[in-house]
Amino acid sequence: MPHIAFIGGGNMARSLIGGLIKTGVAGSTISVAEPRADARQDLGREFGVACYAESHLAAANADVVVLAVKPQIMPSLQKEMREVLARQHPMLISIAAGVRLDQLERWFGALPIVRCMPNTPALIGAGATGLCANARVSPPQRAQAQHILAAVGITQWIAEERLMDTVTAISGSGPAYFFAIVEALEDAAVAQGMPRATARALATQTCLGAGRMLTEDGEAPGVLRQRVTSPNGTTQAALDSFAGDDLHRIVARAVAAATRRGEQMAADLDKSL
Ligand SMILES: NC(=O)C1=CN([C@@H]2O[C@H](COP(=O)(O)OP(=O)(O)OC[C@H]3O[C@@H](n4cnc5c(N)ncnc54)[C@H](OP(=O)(O)O)[C@@H]3O)[C@@H](O)[C@H]2O)C=CC1
Ligand SMILES: O=C(O)[C@@H]1CCC=N1
Repeated sequence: MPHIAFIGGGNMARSLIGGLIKTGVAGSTISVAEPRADARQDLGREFGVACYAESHLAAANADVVVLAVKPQIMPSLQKEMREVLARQHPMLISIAAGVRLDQLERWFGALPIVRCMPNTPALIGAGATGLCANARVSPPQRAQAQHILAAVGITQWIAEERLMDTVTAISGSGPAYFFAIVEALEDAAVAQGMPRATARALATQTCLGAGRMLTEDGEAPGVLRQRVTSPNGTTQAALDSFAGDDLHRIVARAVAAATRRGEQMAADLDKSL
């Protein structure tokens, strides 16, 4: 069993650890570095993992080190981690938005590194992760990285690293877009006089139903959309309204903004050093 160390025990680390434990990985093969004592206690109690206040202690025996801290924290880890990483030579897996493979190599050394982008539905095993590896990652290590992320959902390898910022803009941030649409549907129904609880139940279940049809039916979204759309019916009226407001352009602009923000976060890290 490979030993996996998580640096940062926040939301995303917790969901990955939970997913791994559910797939049968023993808690004794996982260690976590987390500054907050209450979070360390919770993680230890819930998953039986060893928790440390210092990153180098968590990584001491690790074959795989998952960097699960905020992007802005990442460079500050190098001082504490460099020595243990040089000794252990683990595979690094970074889940930080924006942070590029060349930056990770600069901070942490010439290691096998996988940059990936999961999303919060990982918490319920319904995540979507894009992964991208540097040339030092061997085929067994690629499989190992994929296995870790597949514990919480689907995985897709991304050949061109620049597209990792697109992954972030589509699936990393994407859950928030669907939550925003449900909020908007709810508000629209309330504005027409529907009780909020009813509106939320209807909008939420519709989101779930549409998502399940997308994943289980195997049809393209356009085909599923057409099946709802009776000629000259209610759906057509709503879709015409969306088209009038140029929904595709609105979505493309939002995705471009998120992509640019990922690139900018990495550029800011370059400047801060
Ligand atoms: N949230 C999301 O939807 C997604 C997030 N990501 C990426 O995942 C990463 C983590 O995000 P998320 O889990 O949401 O963030 P959290 O803030 O929940 O988790 C980060 C954790 O790291 C801890 N931490 C801070 N400094 C250190 C340190 N020096 N050593 C060890 N741990 C430290 C923080 O402690 P403290 O709170 O005390 O500072 C916190 O518990 C980010 O890089 C983000 O870009 C990727 C995909 C989706
Ligand atoms: O908003 C963010 O920056 C992070 C990355 C993807 C989801 N949340």
